[in-house]
Amino acid sequence: MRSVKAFAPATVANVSCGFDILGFAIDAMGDTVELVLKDEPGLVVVSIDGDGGKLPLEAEKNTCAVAIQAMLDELDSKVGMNIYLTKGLPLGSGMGSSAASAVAALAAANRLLGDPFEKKDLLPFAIAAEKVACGAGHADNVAPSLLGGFVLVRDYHPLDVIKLPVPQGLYCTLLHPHYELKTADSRSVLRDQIPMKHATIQSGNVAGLIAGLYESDFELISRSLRDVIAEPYRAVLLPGFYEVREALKSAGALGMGISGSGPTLFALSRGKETAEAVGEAGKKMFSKIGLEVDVYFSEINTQGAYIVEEK
Ligand SMILES: Nc1ncnc2c1ncn2[C@@H]1O[C@H](COP(=O)(O)OP(=O)(O)OP(=O)(O)O)[C@@H](O)[C@H]1O
Ligand SMILES: N[C@@H](CCO)C(=O)O
Repeated sequence: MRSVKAFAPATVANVSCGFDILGFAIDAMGDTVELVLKDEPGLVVVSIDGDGGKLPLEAEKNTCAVAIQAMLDELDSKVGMNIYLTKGLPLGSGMGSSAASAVAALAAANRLLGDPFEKKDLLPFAIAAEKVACGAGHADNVAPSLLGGFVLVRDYHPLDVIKLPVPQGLYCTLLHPHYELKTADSRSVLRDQIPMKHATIQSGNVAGLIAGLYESDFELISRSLRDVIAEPYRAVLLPGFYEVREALKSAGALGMGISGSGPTLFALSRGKETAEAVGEAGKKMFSKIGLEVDVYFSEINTQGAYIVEEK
């Protein structure tokens, strides 16, 4: 039977000031999905590796199957597929785990069906899957996982997604403390209303960050990595957040923030050496407050999802 295997990278959503509208992909890790065509209709999640048995095999709850089903519905197709998922990133970590599964599944399904969609047109199906996993159909993980690089989600209705430039020499450090924080829980602490002065500060920083990416202006990127909308409320869920922030900045990070909805923290640095020093400093500070962390370094992944193998 014909089969296709695809990979989709982990992602850092929000990038501090871009709550629900900015994200970038990282090279360090991601999910792999293999799809095998079936003779009869229906999507079956046959196996999931690397999740410690935590993820649902039911098609209506697994983001791989939910995303593919949305695509099949759009095509009015009854094609059946067996799904084999390999998780390459921790769950509930803030690195876009559910998004990577959905995007890898869509990339594989699209190829299996003869590429009926352009890559960008797969996004609505991935968003439908995020709604099931996180309770909100945000695109700031799925868009960079699919397209690679920094991505701006300018609008959701209709979807308007813009790929941004990646300055040479920009590195990401990720600090993943060993506990899980569900996206839905991390969204529940946010406010519905924000003061006008915060809206102004946040708009300035988003605009500054985007200008900094276009101009490869690291100082401007640094000044713009500041979030006054989500971070102050979410920081209370993250032990040691402010101490770690100081440590990362002292070690030379351009800026830092919560990766997606946490608990992973990200920092952006100019150059690999600084990114490594930032990782060391963060690890030390986390250890002082009694938390173990995994540290990852990565350039910004500019490729996004890709086909690994087809038979
Ligand atoms: N293939 C999957 N199918 C269904 N649920 C999944 C799948 N992969 C991950 N999840 C779950 O989705 C939920 C939402 O979180 P996810 O893991 O994407 O958030 P995250 O990795 O913390 O990233 P972020 O905060 O950047 O969204 C978690 O409870 C996780 O266990
Ligand atoms: N923008 C989303 C990303 C979650 O991955 C949030 O911050 O809730």
